[in-house]
Amino acid sequence: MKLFPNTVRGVVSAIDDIFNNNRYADKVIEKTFKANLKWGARDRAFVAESIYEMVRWWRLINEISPSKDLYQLFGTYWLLQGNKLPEWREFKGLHADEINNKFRKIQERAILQSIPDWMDEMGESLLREKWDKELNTLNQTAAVVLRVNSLKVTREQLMNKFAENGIETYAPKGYKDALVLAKRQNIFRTQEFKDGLFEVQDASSQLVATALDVEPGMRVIDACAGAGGKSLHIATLMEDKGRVLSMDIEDWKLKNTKLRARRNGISIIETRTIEGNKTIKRLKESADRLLLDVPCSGLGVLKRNPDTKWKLSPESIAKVQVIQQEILQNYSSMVKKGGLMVYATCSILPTENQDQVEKFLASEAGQSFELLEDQKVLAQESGFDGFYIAKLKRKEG
Ligand SMILES: C[S@@+](CC[C@H](N)C(=O)[O-])C[C@H]1O[C@@H](n2cnc3c(N)ncnc32)[C@H](O)[C@@H]1O
Repeated sequence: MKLFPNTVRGVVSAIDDIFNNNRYADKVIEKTFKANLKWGARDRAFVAESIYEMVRWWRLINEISPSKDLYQLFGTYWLLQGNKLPEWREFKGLHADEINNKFRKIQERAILQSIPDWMDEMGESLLREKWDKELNTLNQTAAVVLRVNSLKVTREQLMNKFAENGIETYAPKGYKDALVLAKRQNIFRTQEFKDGLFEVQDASSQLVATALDVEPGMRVIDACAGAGGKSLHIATLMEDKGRVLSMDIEDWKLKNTKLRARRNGISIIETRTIEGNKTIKRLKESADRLLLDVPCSGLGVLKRNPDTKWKLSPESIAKVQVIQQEILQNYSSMVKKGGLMVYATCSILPTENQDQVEKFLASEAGQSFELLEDQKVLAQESGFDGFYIAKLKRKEG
């Protein structure tokens, strides 16, 4: 593949922004595209993929590159992918055989898999024999998965519409409404997206709303709704009948939920910003179903967000665990007696998952709950993101 100076410059300055200004990769990519409106689909694909892959392999690339110059780091990445470099002054001193020799000599897993040492140690101690393969899987590129909006279209109809426009998809087994793109491409520009026929949502994430066992007419609370991915799915499963209350502490995220609901043809979603415990107390025993899709480390979705590797720390994980338990303790009061509560994370760490549920069940607030079942979804087993989903019932008495 031929390299072009303007797109390589785009990649290099984005990497600078991500690592030196501590920005999120997806936001930087968005900004880079806006600043380069003349780029075609292939240019954009090259830039986005190179940025994500350089972020994913950042530690490994830095270990092998002869210098910390950003062009040299790009060149090292490019050679490691098995490509050839053009004779540009910026790539002087980079030779494929030397780079590959250095790569072959590396033995340490944390460097080879390009993660911080503390993360490798934590993963090994918590996931034991499953860690090695999980880490390997989490370093692969994520598939683009869609959730078909069954309020507007069937999976087969959407597949056919896409096929007519040359977009090939397949339906993964075991996920009723999921479609996977055969080739990564920007589908946000399609008419089907504008018409609200689908949302982009990983297949594992689609298991969360399903676990709530909702029915039309119910009152459901999604207490950490964010931009509403799961709320939309819940409302769809309820056939847009009943009520979904989408809450979050971040008002701006809920605004996004409203926009998406409109596009999806959903009318039953109401949003409410959480302003301390009084918001929660007012909703005591009001929900047939409660979703706690809590903030987490995001270690199950490293494929999608490789920059998480460099933004997390043991301290930030410990902090988020405190919030998770607080949410369980305080928010569980919103479920009616006999109702269901789902606790979910996009993490693979037991400390954020089953340990939190156990701790809750052993506490006073947890006495009125029982665990019905939980799913520990590992990326290596599912082929999609890593997730945890626990289904709890509030006892009748
Ligand atoms: C995993 S994300 C939710 C993703 C969302 N459910 C979706 O499907 O798109 C967790 C959310 O919890 C919110 N959050 C953090 N602390 C919270 C708290 N104490 N109460 C409620 N929401 C909180 C964050 O703002 C974030 O939007």
